[in-house]
Amino acid sequence: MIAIVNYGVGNIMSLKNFLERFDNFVSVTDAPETILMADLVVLPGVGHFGPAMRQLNRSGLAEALGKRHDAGGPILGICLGMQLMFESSLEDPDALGFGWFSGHVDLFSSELITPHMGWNSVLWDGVLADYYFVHSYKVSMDLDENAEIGYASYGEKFPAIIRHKNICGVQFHPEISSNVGITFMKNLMEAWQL
Ligand SMILES: NC(=O)CC[C@H](N)C(=O)O
Repeated sequence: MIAIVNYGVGNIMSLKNFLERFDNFVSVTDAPETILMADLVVLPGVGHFGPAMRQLNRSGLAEALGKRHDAGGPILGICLGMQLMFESSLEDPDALGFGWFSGHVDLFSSELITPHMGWNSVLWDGVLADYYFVHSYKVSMDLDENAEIGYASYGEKFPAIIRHKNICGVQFHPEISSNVGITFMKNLMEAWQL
């Protein structure tokens, strides 16, 4: 069973349709017990850091996600979901993220317009492929992170995929990245033996 965390953000129905390619039972849930027992938990994107973290904390979902992380349960964060895996974000400096990866979420420093919206290339699993992005903030990591990182470039290089054991964050939207998104998700499920 795949659980999509329902925390008041996200393009949840399109994500559910996408994930149903990989598992017959995809639950959109705000139940902490479901977060703990799912085979895979997905933190969806499309939202803002502060309100998302406040809702996760209010609902008890942040605590359940922390327990799942500590127990090594697979978690995929998409766009905002990836950003929440870090310590904080300029989008709401008063909010604390999960801190599962060392680093912060910042604005792009280049003069390019934001949001960064459209197809962009990422080298991952030895393959250079185009994924679809829609975001104005990007993660800045402490490079001592012993994680696998795939970078994209938009005026500057930034982490587009980060994976360490059973925690993976993607800045793009696999659910709207056509066949490349499907292949990415298929490979991740295989790597996690789901
Ligand atoms: N699509 C999203 O989840 C956007 C996340 C965040 N608000 C950003 O602009 O980077």
